[in-house]
Amino acid sequence: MKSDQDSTRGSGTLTPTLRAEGVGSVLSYEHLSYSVPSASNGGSKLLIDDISLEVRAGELLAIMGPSGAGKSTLLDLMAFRKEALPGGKATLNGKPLDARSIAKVSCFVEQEDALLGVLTVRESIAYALRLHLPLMPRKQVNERVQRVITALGLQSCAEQKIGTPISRGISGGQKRRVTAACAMVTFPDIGDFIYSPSSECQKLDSTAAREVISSIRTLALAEGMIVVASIHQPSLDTLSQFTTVVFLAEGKLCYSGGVNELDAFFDAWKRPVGRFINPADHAMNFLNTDFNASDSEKSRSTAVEDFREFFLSYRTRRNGQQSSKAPGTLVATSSSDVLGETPEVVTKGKAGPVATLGLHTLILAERSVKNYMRNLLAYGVRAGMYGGMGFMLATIWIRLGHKDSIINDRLSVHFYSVAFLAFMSVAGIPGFLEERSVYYRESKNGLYTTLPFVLANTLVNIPFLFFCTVLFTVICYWAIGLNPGAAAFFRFLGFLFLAIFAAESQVVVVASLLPIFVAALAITAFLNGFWMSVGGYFIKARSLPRFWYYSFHFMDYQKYAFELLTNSDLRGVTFTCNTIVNGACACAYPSSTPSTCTVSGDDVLNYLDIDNISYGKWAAIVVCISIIYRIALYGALKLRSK
Ligand SMILES: Nc1ncnc2c1ncn2[C@@H]1O[C@H](COP(=O)(O)OP(=O)(O)OP(=O)(O)O)[C@@H](O)[C@H]1O
Repeated sequence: MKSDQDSTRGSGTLTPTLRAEGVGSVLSYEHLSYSVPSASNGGSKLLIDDISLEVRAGELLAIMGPSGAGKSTLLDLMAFRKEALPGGKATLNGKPLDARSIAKVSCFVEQEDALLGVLTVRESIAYALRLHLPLMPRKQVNERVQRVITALGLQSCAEQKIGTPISRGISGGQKRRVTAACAMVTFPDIGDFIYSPSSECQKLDSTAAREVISSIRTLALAEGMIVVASIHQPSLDTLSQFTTVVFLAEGKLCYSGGVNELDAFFDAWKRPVGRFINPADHAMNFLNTDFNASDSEKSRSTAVEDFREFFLSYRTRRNGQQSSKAPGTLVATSSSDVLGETPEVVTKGKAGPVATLGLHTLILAERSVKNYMRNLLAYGVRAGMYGGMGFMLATIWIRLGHKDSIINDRLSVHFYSVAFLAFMSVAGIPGFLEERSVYYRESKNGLYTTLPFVLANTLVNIPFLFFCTVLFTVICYWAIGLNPGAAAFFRFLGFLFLAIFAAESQVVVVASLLPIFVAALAITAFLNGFWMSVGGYFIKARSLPRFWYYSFHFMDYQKYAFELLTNSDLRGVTFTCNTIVNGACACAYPSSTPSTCTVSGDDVLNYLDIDNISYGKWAAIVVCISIIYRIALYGALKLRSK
């Protein structure tokens, strides 16, 4: 829990209920149960069965148990990431807690390492701190980041990149420590720290695991924090860093008490821990029934039941003996003492809500720009692809000229530019999915909300996509011989950019809802194919079946973009028609000037029913579609975070 000094320092970050809490706080959970619908019996399956726990400031609690015992589920319930069945309650010093209040005083380290591969270890941690305290002076940021790097033994890889599919970065264990560091660096403003190394502890060698837990323990004791960790197979050294331990089996509580009381517990049960045996391993021998020789589920459950029954009677006896002891004997210093910062410095790191939104947006945008610039695979290849497509058009549709026979080729340039460039927005999915996973880790830990993430993504998308559009247009526009006026060139650039931006906005919505690359790719490809079909190019709009015409045709950003490009290119242009032998003139499109044997671009637009468009209105519609997609992105991210 936060020290008193912390509470005053972190103004605006704690709810009034929690502000007054301080050293010696008690976090208590009563009757936590959780069930999921069961397909086998049509009822429900109890994953956590009536668990009550109490953790005090300065304690490190290890949750242990065999695989599938319910450790992660319990941790999720404690952090309000899952909703307990009615009857369960959580309190902090007797005052009820809810999802909002716990989020403000806690931090959760996910099982997955969601990090941006192109950032260095130091940058990753620094961004976490800057997002937490956006106004903190750079010098203080650097100093605190350095302390956390040292505390977690990351000095040797501090300047190394996390790693991408094409460049190997730090090891799995180091990644785990960076994830912990990103949470630890925000400690001085955080009360509880819920840490979930779970299986990842296996990624750390035993020395590193002990060091990580030990550095967390130092901070926890100094700041009166509570640390709860789900952990597998700790070494004796690592286990001894914890103050308390909980053993679960089949969703039930089988032991809760001090780590140093384990020996006494097993002695009392007449199953003493042997010499050189880790008490955690000893407990698991009774609780892990997966590999018991007996096939009978009943006899396996009996082993767990015996353990549990003895613990319940042991606890009753123990509680009776300890009832006279005063709780909360730990003394905590303030975090500022530990990290060498004055309370003012940290207060200054906080900003008002509007300023925070602006600062978060800027910091996230800055990080994204770094990601774009360094991530050659995700963004360099993508920009190169737009350039390559420009080159392809320039060399295949080269110098189309002004004969009526090439009018269709010219129309296809506009269709292809919009449809194919929009289609290739699927290449943005991997990069977005990486940023999305970092967003979830950070936003769940309260570093920022969804809005700045959406705004930053939008802000950074705009220049990147504009650059791609310029690259494509500059390479192919003049080589094809499109409308030579400067105004027409800039309109082509602008309208094509709007289409690509709308396509990108659509992609990020799909990838937010379906964060699996192959699935998002398939759905986006389908959508783009669908928009191509109802856009009015393959089948003229007036010939479309009425349902498609009156519904999706008018929602299709590709339709508006195609009509904009075509109008901008053909208006005012004249094409010469082929003459036939007897002197009569025949044009590919109905001509309003047969006497001169020409057909104007306006005649073509008129024939296609796309001559009455307003540049301003059509462009505004594409912008509106993009805005709707961006709002949907916000909604999709919020929806998925539930
Ligand atoms: N949504 C769900 N539907 C059905 N069963 C579930 C669901 N979530 C979890 N379970 C089951 O609940 C049990 C507890 O899962 P949980 O992930 O909490 O276990 P754990 O102790 O963390 O396991 P591990 O150590 O292997 O990660 C497991 O048997 C799991 O299969």
